[in-house]
Amino acid sequence: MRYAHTVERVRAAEESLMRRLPEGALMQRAAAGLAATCLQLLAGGAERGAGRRGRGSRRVYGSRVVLLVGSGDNGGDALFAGARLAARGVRVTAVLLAGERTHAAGSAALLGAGGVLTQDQAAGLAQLGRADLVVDGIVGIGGRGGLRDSALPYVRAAERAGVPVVAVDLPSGVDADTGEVAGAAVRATVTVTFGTHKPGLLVDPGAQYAGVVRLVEIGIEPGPAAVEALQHADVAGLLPRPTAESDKYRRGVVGIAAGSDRYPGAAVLAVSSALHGGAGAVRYAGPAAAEVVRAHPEVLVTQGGPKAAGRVQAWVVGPGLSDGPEAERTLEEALAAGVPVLVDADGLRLLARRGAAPRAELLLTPHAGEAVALLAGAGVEATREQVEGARIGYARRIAELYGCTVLLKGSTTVVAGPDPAAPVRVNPTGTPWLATAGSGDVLSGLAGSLLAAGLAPVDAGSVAAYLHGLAARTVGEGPVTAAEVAAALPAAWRGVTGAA
Ligand SMILES: NC(=O)C1=CN([C@@H]2O[C@H](COP(=O)(O)OP(=O)(O)OC[C@H]3O[C@@H](n4cnc5c(N)ncnc54)[C@H](OP(=O)(O)O)[C@@H]3O)[C@@H](O)[C@H]2O)[C@@H](O)CC1
Ligand SMILES: Nc1ncnc2c1ncn2[C@@H]1O[C@H](COP(=O)(O)OP(=O)(O)O)[C@@H](O)[C@H]1O
Ligand SMILES: [K+]
Repeated sequence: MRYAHTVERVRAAEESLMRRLPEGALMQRAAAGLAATCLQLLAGGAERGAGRRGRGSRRVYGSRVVLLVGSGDNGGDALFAGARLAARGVRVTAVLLAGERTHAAGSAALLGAGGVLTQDQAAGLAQLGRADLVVDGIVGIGGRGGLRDSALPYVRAAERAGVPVVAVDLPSGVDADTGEVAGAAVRATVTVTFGTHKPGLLVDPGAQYAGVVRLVEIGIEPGPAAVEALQHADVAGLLPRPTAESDKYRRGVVGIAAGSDRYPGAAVLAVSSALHGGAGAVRYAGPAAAEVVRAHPEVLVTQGGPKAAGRVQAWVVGPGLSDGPEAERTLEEALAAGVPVLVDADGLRLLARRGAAPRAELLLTPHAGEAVALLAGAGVEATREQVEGARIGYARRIAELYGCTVLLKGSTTVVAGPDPAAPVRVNPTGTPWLATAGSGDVLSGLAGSLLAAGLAPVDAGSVAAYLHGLAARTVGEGPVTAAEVAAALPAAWRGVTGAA
């Protein structure tokens, strides 16, 4: 598991550790890690530079690095790292954005190592035009709001230079706790973050600005995480594995109530993905029964609603369900079954119309537009853009309002459970190629299968999102169809369990 902690926790852990260490020790640890990444990039990147010391050293010596330095310790880190680079023969110029308020010891260290400080805008911009690498030490976890106007000309010049940008702790302008970007932010090639990940580095839009994130351990122990991201080993540990005693019922039977005369395809996709998602059997209830059996003869079908379908361990209700009394009845019957229920797509709009009532057994899987409808159903106004800009907060909010688990889809999928003290899971495997019609139906079928196999809603949702992203990548870097993603799920599954 990868963990991310709030600024509040990082600060508390830093204070507690600093009391036990000599002054400046933590900053030196941070600066050493930061300088190591800069040297690696100057030497030709992690892959190309490794093992070719001679050539790498020549590229480092005499190369030009510009530090963008703000008023706080984030700038201090940049200055101390700059001093380390200067000691290796790098020509380092620090552009001071905050004049006299710059970290004094850091400035002295850089000057002592042969670096240059400037407060002159024209000189700073000229240096950026010649730089081989730029370090963003404008602001770190002390930042509030987006980048200030005074920093913009430098950030734009760094972008124009087209050289690697290394963000110190997090890209300036990204909110550390939420990933929100109010206005402009630095676009980093690599972010070197200290002590723990920050939530804003793992969730869009912030994650899009962070580039590759490297964690430098500095010894802090920040306690409970605010955000966590599954890795292969975690997923392998959560995936159900049949044993000698298993039969199809014990492995879990998932019911799919999806599709309509208008949208039979959603039913076929959700069923296909449920079949590939590890359930012992799949039951289908709805008007697309004929299409479903034609595509998947192993499915038990009924033309009626969930009540007519027989026993299942979890229901998936909503994809392609359409609107109207029949759809409403379908949702009612699934909710009345007394088993975990995943509600998606049209089911979410129907649920929102009923208003929010706490139901711990629900897993809701909205995209931003459906999230807006759910919020409205609970009397909260928000726009799609607001939801997309502050994904963690809105997923938590809906989970709290509906007293259940919420998987908010999109560029970063996040899963929040009903317990506000528990960490939110963010999915690290997503790919924008998944933004294709029907891909959400595939996610629902898979998550439903996992629910039926007995996974808790937060695990079912986050494991499904993980495999869904991997499956799309397994198909290849390029366009994928939803049906291809469903078909690639077993390969993604094997990739995870085989690697663990
Ligand atoms: N915690 C740890 O374990 C360790 C932390 N370390 C490092 O310390 C960093 C945190 O340092 P920090 O506390 O000095 O805050 P920091 O981010 O430099 O900003 C401070 C000043 O910026 C200003 N400012 C605010 N918003 C702004 C904006 N949008 N745009 C521009 N300026 C803005 C604001 O001043 P203002 O101008 O508002 O008076 C504020 O006072 C952390 O990220 C890490 O790099 C490591 O050294 C080792 C271990
Ligand atoms: N930009 C993106 N990056 C990564 N994944 C995305 C992106 N946009 C959408 N997705 C994923 O694609 C799927 C789309 O689901 P959904 O919006 O329900 O589409 P549909 O209704 O067509 O099935 C979700 O899993 C979502 O997380
Ligand atoms: K920064």
